[in-house]
Order: sequence, then C-alpha cells, then structure tokens
Amino acid sequence: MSPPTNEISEISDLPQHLQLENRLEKLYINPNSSTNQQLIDEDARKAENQLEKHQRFLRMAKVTSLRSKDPNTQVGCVIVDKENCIVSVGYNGFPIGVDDDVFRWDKEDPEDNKHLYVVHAEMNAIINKRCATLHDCTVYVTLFPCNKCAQMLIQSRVKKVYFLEDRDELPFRASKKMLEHAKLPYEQIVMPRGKYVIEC
Ligand SMILES: Nc1ccn([C@H]2C[C@H](O)[C@@H](COP(=O)(O)O)O2)c(=O)n1
Ligand SMILES: [Zn+2]
Repeated sequence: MSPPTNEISEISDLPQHLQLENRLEKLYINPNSSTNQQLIDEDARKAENQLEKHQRFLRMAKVTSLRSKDPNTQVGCVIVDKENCIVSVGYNGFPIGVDDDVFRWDKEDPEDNKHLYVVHAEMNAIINKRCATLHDCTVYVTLFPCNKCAQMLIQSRVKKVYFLEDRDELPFRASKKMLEHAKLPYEQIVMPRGKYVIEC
C-alpha cells in the first residue's frame, strides 16, 4: 500500500458513502473492522439523508419554476435557513407592473429582448426574503446562477448553492470564477431517476 496521503483525488465521482470508504483506505484505516464499518454505515446514512434533503428542496425549486412565464427557460429558487426553514422563493419574471403583453418574452429585437427586463429567480428570491438577513442560508436553484445573481448571492453571504442544470456560457463561467474566488461553494445535484417527474 502506498503511504498515507491527504490528497484525496479522483474519488469525487463515487457515491458519498463510497467516497468515505475510499478516504479511510487512503488513510490506512481498515473499513472492514466492525467498528469502522459502523462508522461508515452511520456516515453513509447521514450523507444519504443530506442528499435526500437537497433533492427535496430542489424539487420545490422546480415546482416554483413552473410559475415563470418565460417560454424558453423557467427557473426556480428556494432559500432555506440553518434550521432548514424556507425563508424565500423566486422565479424568473418581469418586474411588478411590467406588462407581459407589452414587454413580450418572444421578441428577437435587441431593444425588446427579454434579457433586458427579466428579474432572475435568484434575485426575486433575495428581494422576497421574509427574514432580516440571508447570512448562512442555503440556496437551491434549478439553473446555475449567472454572474449578476452570483454577485448578489455573495453579497448576501449565503453559505452554499445547490443547483440542477449547468450552462457553458460566459455569464455562467464568470459566475463560477467569482464564486470560487469568494469561496462560496456550489454543488450540482442529480435527481433520482423516476422520482423527478415534474413535466413542464
Ligand atoms: N440563474 C439564472 C439564469 C437565468 N435566469 C433566467 C433569465 C431568463 O428568463 C431565462 C434564460 O433564458 P434563455 O437564455 O434560456 O432564453 O432564465 C434565471 O432566472 N436565473
Ligand atoms: Zn441570474
């Protein structure tokens, strides 16, 4: 066996309980002893519970997204506090009083393009919050935050962002660069096949 190392690489693709097992092996801790096995089981159970919680909140974000009138991309966001209580929700839409019949979603003309007017799901969730501060809250959003939303999430001092879908476009790449630099962690969650059945 190679010497113990703190470098834990190439294991992030494994399920969380196997990641722990893999880490212990790398640190020379025998995962087959019954005490260690109990610890592994306990940790696997906790990881599983955590994952189910994230999936539950992301499902709520998905349901929230269905309220959006954007015909191309509906985005939903749910923010929860340290006690896992929902403190805000939001979806992408035009500002209050901005009429969908005048500011239409489908206009190609750059002067009338929806991107000039739409309030993003995360921004609406930040603005709609029913608490004094979002410090240490967790954000669940169906699409990775763009650069402008990332700025606001960083300034709001939320502690982590969980998301479903990602995009390889400039605003999202810039967002990642900024979130990483500001040490605001983010994590993509995969929904269990067959359970994630909301049709939009
Ligand atoms: N994190 C995000 C990213 C985008 N949105 C909104 C803005 C638009 O309404 C829509 C994206 O439209 P598309 O470029 O796919 O035609 O999603 C958001 O709310 N949050
Ligand atoms: Zn955004």
